[in-house]
Amino acid sequence: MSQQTLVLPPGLAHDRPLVEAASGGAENEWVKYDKVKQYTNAFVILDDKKVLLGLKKRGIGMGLWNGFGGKVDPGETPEQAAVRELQEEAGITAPLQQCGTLLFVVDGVDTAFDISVFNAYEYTGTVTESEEMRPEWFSIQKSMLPPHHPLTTIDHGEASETLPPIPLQTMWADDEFWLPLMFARRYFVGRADFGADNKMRRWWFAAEPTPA
Ligand SMILES: CNc1ncnc2c1ncn2[C@@H]1O[C@H](COP(=O)(O)OP(=O)(O)OP(=O)(O)O)[C@@H](O)[C@H]1O
Repeated sequence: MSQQTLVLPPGLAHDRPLVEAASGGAENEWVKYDKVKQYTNAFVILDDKKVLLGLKKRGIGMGLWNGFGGKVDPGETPEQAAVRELQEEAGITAPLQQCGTLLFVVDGVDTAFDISVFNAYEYTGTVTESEEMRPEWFSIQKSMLPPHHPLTTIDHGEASETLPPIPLQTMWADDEFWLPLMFARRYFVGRADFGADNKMRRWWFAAEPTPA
């Protein structure tokens, strides 16, 4: 896992050192794509202990828990879009900062998803359900990374007795690989390719070795 020799998947770029965190499906070629569409995904995390997720009520990812986000509109920066989507979907305002970049490619779909992931450690306003999302707090509990993993440095404290654990079974399959990197406060990059059956065929995730 030398930092110098890391080869990023096609479509990913990063100009600071990275430590590979997870990869798989190397027997499959990276899927080719023609166009890229920009999306945002935003998370509010309090005390490194709880995270606000939303149950998507319609459209892409319906029935799955996720951060709040959507398409970057023409003339908007990803940050402006992330702030707008968090307000629209969860009713709150937060000082969002980009904490990662993800690329998703679906076999047979010519437009790839370029997702700028944002987070904030505070917010203002009242968390409110919207037509698109049902927001709920979840407990981060202990690190989702293996105990002696070099990126495991944040103490998430005792499990909350009142909040449910992060519902990985009802989230996108790629989330288990990059959510722990975000909770460890490491800037992350990654790519996941999905087959037409929506199963992950190839994936690669890495994070910066030092906390942001
Ligand atoms: C493949 N693995 C994935 N893992 C995690 N998150 C994923 C994802 N693939 C898409 N996403 C997110 O799904 C939302 C779609 O956004 P989407 O609802 O289509 O956008 P928008 O709100 O602009 O649409 P409408 O208002 O419904 O038209 C957006 O947050 C985007 O980041």
